[in-house]
This record gives sequence, C-alpha cells and structure tokens, in this order.
Amino acid sequence: MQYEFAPLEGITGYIYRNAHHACFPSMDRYYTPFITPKKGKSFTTREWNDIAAEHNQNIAVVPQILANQAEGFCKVAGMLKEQGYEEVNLNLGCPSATVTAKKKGAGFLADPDALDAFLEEIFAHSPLKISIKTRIGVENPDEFERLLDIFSQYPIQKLIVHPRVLKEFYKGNVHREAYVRAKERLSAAAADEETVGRTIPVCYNGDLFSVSDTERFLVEYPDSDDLMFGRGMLIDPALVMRLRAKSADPAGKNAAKELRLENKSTVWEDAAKRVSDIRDFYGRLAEDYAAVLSGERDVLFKMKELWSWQGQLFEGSEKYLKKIRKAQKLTEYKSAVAALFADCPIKDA
Ligand SMILES: Cc1cc2nc3c(=O)[nH]c(=O)nc-3n(C[C@H](O)[C@H](O)[C@H](O)COP(=O)(O)O)c2cc1C
Repeated sequence: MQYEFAPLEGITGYIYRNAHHACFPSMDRYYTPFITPKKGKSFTTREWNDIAAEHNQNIAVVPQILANQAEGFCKVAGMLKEQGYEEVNLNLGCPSATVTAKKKGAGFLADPDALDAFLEEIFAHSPLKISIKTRIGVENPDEFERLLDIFSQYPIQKLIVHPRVLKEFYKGNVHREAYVRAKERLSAAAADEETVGRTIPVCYNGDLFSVSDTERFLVEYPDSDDLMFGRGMLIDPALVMRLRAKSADPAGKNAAKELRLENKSTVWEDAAKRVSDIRDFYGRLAEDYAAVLSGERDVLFKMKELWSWQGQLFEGSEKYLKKIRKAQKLTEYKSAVAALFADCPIKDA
C-alpha cells in the first residue's frame, strides 16, 4: 500500500512537511501545494522556498503545477529538474473560482479537447515524469468517461482521483464508483500498439478522515493499493502511522520495519502516546514557523488554522479552541493549547 500526503495550499509547505516527516515518518510521498508558471519570472519567494532542494532533503516530494499552457508547464518542470525532482504533478482538481475562471485546475476539465492537446504537448516535451490529480468533471460525474478516454492515451505516472465534480467543491458524497471505473479503464488501457501493456496506477483521494473510515474503504475496495489523505491528516497527523502499524498486509509490514515500528501497533493505539506525539509535533511546528516568519501574529495565524482541523480530534475541545482562536500572543496560545491537551481526551477514530 502506498500512502500519499495531499497538497493543501497554505498548509503543507516545506515547514509543515519536514516537521510531519520528522514526527510521523509514514508517508510514501508529499505533494506540494501548486506552483503556477509565470511570464518571464521563475518562482515567487514562497514557491522557491517550498521546492528548493535544501528544504526537501531526505523526504519524498512531488511538486505540483497548475497550468493550461504547455510551454509554461515544461519550463517550470525544467527548473524543478534542476532541483533534483524526477516527477511533477498536474493539478486538474482545484475548484476555486479564481483558478477555474482561467480554465485551470478543475476548470480545465470543461474543455476536454484543449486538455487533450495540452497533454499531448507536455507528455512530448516535459523533462520530468508526470502524474495527474483530477476531479471527475465539472457538472456531472458522467463527464469522467470522456476524460478517461483522454487520460488512457498518455503514459501518466499515476492518476490521483478525487471523485467529485468541480461544482461539488469538497462537500457531499464522493462518487466512489468513478474511482472503480478509473481502475477498470486504465488498467486495461491497451487500445493500440503504443499503449499495449501499459497500465496507469490509480490513487484514491477523498473523505478518508480516520483509521476506521480507511479500514471500511479497504473492505469495500480491496484492490486499492494507493491512497491519498488530505484533511484527515490535518485532523490526525498520526493517521497513516496508525494505519501502517495496524496493517497486516506484507507491504505494510515491510513499511513498518523500515520505520522501526515492529510490534508497536499497540503503542500507536495508546491514547497518551498519541497525545504526546501530537503535542511534540505542534510544538515543533510553532518553533519552526517562528524561525522563518516575521512575527508572532504570522505564527499564530498558521497555528490557529491548523487547530481548526486538529481540534476535531479531541472530545469537548470547543471552549479551548475558542481560547486558541482568541490568543493574541504566543504565550496565550501556548497556555490554551496546554489546557486542551490536559483536559480533552483524544477520540478513538
Ligand atoms: C485548504 C485546502 C487546500 C488545498 N490545496 C490544494 C492544492 O494546492 N492542490 C491540490 O491538488 N489540491 C488541493 N486541495 C485538495 C486536497 O489535496 C484534496 O484533494 C481534498 O482535500 C480531498 O481530499 P481529503 O478528503 O482527503 O481532504 C486543497 C484542499 C484544501 C481543503
């Protein structure tokens, strides 16, 4: 089983990724929040910091590009190659109106012919392997068949499917049958000589918020071998660590060995251990942000955003979260966080 950390813009930058990897070394890969090609200019400072090789040592990272012009995509891919990357991910999922209005992200799915022409160009000229993270359409899940026709023509490193259409944003039920369809279609994508024998690995992404959600998913879709987690990791940063420790499948066991987790599955279900690991992680994050951000306000902004997710893992956390949200100084923040850790039991999800 492969476990991927989803790109989360504004959250999973290099500071977060490095701290997460140090505290919960369990992910096969982290995807960066998207980078956009710009005319003339290369990267913004934020983008540069995020992808620079020195900020991503000993951690498997796939940078993501948001683009609809092949030239810009390939130029950025070339710059990423210089930093030592081997793969780049194309964003066909972002539902934000500012992005989709420019026919990028999930907005690009509205014009399958243009998307096909773009893919032809980038697969011909990109210096890096290309994976794709996609939604299943704009308005209607039926649009996915046409998109799969297109995807099946290209040597895509991996197709990550978030089975919602653009207009659903992140709400409502996921269309899991579309994920099944992608697996059926792309593992049998042997339509002509060029594609004979080629299969495109498919990764599932969407609404796996807890260990029990994931276990239920795997009972229903036992052929799954690659899962991507986004918000679930913000709620429980040890989620994949716990899945690996509990896993009885051989790949999981090997991964557990690599991570020196043998016989530790019980430790990972121990509530006190879970709380102290999350406390260490959040302590480290606050310090690491303080080392690069310009003042307490910015650090507080980052940490408050994280707590809006993390708070969901603790029973009865609302009044403590209110204090965290109201904190104007790091000292106030720290005492509110300490009170939450002391008083709120962790959920067994
Ligand atoms: C705050 C936030 C930022 C996101 N930023 C990105 C992004 O930069 N690139 C991308 O492909 N998806 C982005 N996504 C989508 C996630 O990667 C993921 O597909 C989505 O959250 C569904 O997975 P989940 O249910 O496991 O959270 C973002 C989602 C959220 C909530």
